[in-house]
Amino acid sequence: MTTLSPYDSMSPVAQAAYRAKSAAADLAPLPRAEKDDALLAIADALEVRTSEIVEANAKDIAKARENGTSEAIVDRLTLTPERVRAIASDVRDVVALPDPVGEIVRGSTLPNGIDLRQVRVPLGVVGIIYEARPNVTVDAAALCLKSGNAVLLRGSASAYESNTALVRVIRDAVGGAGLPADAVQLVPGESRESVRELMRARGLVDVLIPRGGASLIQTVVAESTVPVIETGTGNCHVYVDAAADLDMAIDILINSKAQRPSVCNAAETLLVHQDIAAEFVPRALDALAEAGVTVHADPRVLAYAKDSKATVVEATPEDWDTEYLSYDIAAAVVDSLDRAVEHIRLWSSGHTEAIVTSSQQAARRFTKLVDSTTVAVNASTRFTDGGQFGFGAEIGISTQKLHARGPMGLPELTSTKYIVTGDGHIRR
Ligand SMILES: NC(=O)C1=CN([C@@H]2O[C@H](COP(=O)(O)OP(=O)(O)OC[C@H]3O[C@@H](n4cnc5c(N)ncnc54)[C@H](OP(=O)(O)O)[C@@H]3O)[C@@H](O)[C@H]2O)C=CC1
Ligand SMILES: N[C@@H](CCC(=O)OP(=O)(O)O)C(=O)O
Repeated sequence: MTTLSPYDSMSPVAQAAYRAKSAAADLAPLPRAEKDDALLAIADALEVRTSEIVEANAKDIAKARENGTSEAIVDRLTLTPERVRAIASDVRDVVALPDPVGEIVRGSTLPNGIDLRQVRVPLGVVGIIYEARPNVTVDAAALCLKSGNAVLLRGSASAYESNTALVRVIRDAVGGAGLPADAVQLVPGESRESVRELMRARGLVDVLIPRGGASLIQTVVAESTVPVIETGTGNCHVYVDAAADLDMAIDILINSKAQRPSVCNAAETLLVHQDIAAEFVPRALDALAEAGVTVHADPRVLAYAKDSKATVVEATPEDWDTEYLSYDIAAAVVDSLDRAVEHIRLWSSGHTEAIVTSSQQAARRFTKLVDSTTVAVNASTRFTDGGQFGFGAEIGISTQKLHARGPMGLPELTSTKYIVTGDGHIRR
């Protein structure tokens, strides 16, 4: 009589999770050097096999263009040899970072002589559902491997060819370095049924990280039986205070909005203190026009638009709530710093807000009152990024408060456990 193992009756996604769980158990005790060797092998393989990756990516791009995808999204999807080199370099940055596993977070000797240590351990199997941005495939794999986790990658169907090629290269390198290839797997299937399967894989997947728009996040938060770390949309603000250096404010505004408008840390709303509005708003409108940005203006900004070459349209209430991810920005004049904070508290998605000011008092008040993952003082919103923060990369930017907040790097991919060492101690 043949007996079926539970594995045989599992769905393909659950089978992948099952294999990942076994790979995670193998990865957890590995020393740093073995994980770093695998990461270096990945970086080298990405460079050696660039043409295979770029060719696969071209198929996704052709399909995206056929489907009428916007150029901003096509840009996010695009891999060039130069971008693949940059991705490989990001992997080497992760190699250079310390291994979080085994780090002693807390340690003491208790009055009874017991030695108590809290040490970092991998989470286990990490599932990530993410947008059509193939560099995330490599960032997530590198961060998970280095932190001793196995990863199940569910990228957008629109990046399927690119992700398939990237994961093939990564798995070959991981296997070649003597680590279990199943530590990195692309979730089988392009339909959203695979997302549902991941959400039901409680016990096999330790944590699910949805990285994308509001619909994805709401679906996963509402339906997942696997614990979730939410990332969030980026309705980010730049507030130009009464005490701002206006040249600096222009630079920060343009960089925050236009350096890469399709990413979540790009600015979507400009707020200007009324005391400098007459001088600043016309300059800001010109600079935004030069950068090709359309301004969705409140009546007070609109009043300065008459002689401007900027494209300015009247803002509707929806504009304050909109993450454009394009060359558009909402703009308003506010009476005070506190009104700016009120506006941000009402409309922000809690991702990143910036203040431009020369006043330490204003900077302190803004940083204290604004409740977002990142508050930038005299710096662009675009800095909210794992690479820019020195974390090597990020697996996502958590906009929730539990377990992790902000760009999630290596320590955020770990949990802890306590090691209790006695000398025959018993509890009385
Ligand atoms: N805070 C952060 O870390 C980040 C935030 N973002 C935010 O993500 C958004 C951009 O992402 P976008 O391109 O819109 O990506 P989407 O949210 O459309 O898609 C992301 C992934 O989720 C899947 N998906 C989307 N909706 C659902 C759903 N209802 N049920 C199941 N699966 C779903 C997609 O599958 P498929 O495409 O195959 O259908 C894809 O794999 C922006 O709002 C940006 O700010 C982006 C990256 C980082
Ligand atoms: N890592 C990003 C920020 C977060 C991100 O990935 O944003 P998105 O392009 O919306 O997926 C960056 O600034 O490059």
